[in-house]
Amino acid sequence: MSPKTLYDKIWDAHVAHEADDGTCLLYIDRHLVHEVTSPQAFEGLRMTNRKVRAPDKTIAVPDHNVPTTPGREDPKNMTEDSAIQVAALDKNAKDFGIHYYPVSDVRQGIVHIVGPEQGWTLPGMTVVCGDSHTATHGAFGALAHGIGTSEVEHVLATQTLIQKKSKNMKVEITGKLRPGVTAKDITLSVIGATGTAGGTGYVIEYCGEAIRDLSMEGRMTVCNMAIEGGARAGIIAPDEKTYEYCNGRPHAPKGAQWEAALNWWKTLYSDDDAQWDKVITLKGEDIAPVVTWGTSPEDVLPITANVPAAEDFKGGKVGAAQRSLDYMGLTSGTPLKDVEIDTVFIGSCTNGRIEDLRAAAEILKGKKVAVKRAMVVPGSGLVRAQAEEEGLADIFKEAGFEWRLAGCSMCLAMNPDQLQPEERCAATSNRNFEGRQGRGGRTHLMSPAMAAAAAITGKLTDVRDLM
Ligand SMILES: CC(C)[C@H](C(=O)O)[C@@H](O)C(=O)O
Ligand code: SF4
Repeated sequence: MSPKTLYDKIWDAHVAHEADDGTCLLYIDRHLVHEVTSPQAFEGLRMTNRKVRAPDKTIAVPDHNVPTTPGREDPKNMTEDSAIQVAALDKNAKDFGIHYYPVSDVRQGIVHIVGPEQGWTLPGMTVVCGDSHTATHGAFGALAHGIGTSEVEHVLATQTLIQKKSKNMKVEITGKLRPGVTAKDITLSVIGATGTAGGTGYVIEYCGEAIRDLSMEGRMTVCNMAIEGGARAGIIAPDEKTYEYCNGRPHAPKGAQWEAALNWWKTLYSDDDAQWDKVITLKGEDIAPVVTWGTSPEDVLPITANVPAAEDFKGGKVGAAQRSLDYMGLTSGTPLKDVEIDTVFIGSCTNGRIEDLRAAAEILKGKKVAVKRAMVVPGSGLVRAQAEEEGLADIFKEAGFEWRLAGCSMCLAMNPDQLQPEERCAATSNRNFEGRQGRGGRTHLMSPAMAAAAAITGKLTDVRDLM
């Protein structure tokens, strides 16, 4: 047998049909659904009198539009568009008999946090969702990626997806990370090195000692941003940490089925002599705590650097860099550590898990925020409950953070949590595009520990100075 990558193995195990031009029909194990990209897809089924093919493999949760303050069940607390989308999801979930976590359910949260938490996401699966950050689930050794609304309808109706195979890319992070450096710094540094198009046409497998050393939460943070590097998906081979995370989750297999699953999962790794179309290697020790300065996730610099000048860039990038600097209201040559921050947002499917809240709380303990507003938005109701039990919520509240209910929140401006024009935010989310967090808002991406450090000093801050 010819050697295969992990991606090849999962792909081959799911191909139901291959056409002469290489287009495949792929079987889908899990279909995650949220309120923004599904209403038309369900409407399509209704109009043609079709059912959901595999309701037991279809899981829905509202996350993007929901407010994160008490009373959010009341549609009056949402914009009309949001209220319509959430109501549509409520109705579609009921009418089509799929699994559903409404806002009133403690298990509700960001779809990419709920899937793994409930044991829906498992190694070796194909996982899709009408959402680009579906890449997150690749942390389990699943082939997971976003799809468009017409594909959502196709998967609902057939439990299959039409796909062409991507190429194989390996991103290896060797050695150990230095203190203060986290999974977020890895994933941002990779994008800084490869650019937002570096992964275009590829599925990226992340490997190497620094990746193996990460917790499942950290691995999800890494895979979450594969899409920001242009890749179709990110994936990490499952290991003992993966099995341990999955074991006992509500929808993970049990007993003999667990044993059978484990036997398959243990075959899920890239063979030694597998062929890679592209390889990138970074040394763990070379990765610093980083922040973004511009309006693309590739605009990454170590916190010890200065704001760049447009002339530092080449060719077509000069104009883009100038536009970014103007939008961000930054002057070239300013030390990043001197950039003052108005707001801190800790949350999102990149960094809204329990470990992220622990890392931020560790820095905040006994301190007070020096920014105008600071909010923590746990990624799910269960993360929130656990953080309360561990005393993290008290640390956040005593420091001056708002302690919110679960949702996408200020990651994107589709709900009431938004930046004002020119409001500058230290954010743990994954996109810093113009207007992403609100029209005219300015976003600096970083790790939860770095965001907590910025909250305390009121500036972009090197977390190592507070450790
Ligand atoms: C709204 C949704 C389609 C979108 C995505 O696909 O990623 C959102 O989750 C985002 O992060 O921009
Ligand atoms: S938290 Fe942000 S990135 Fe994640 S799904 Fe929601 S809007 Fe998209």
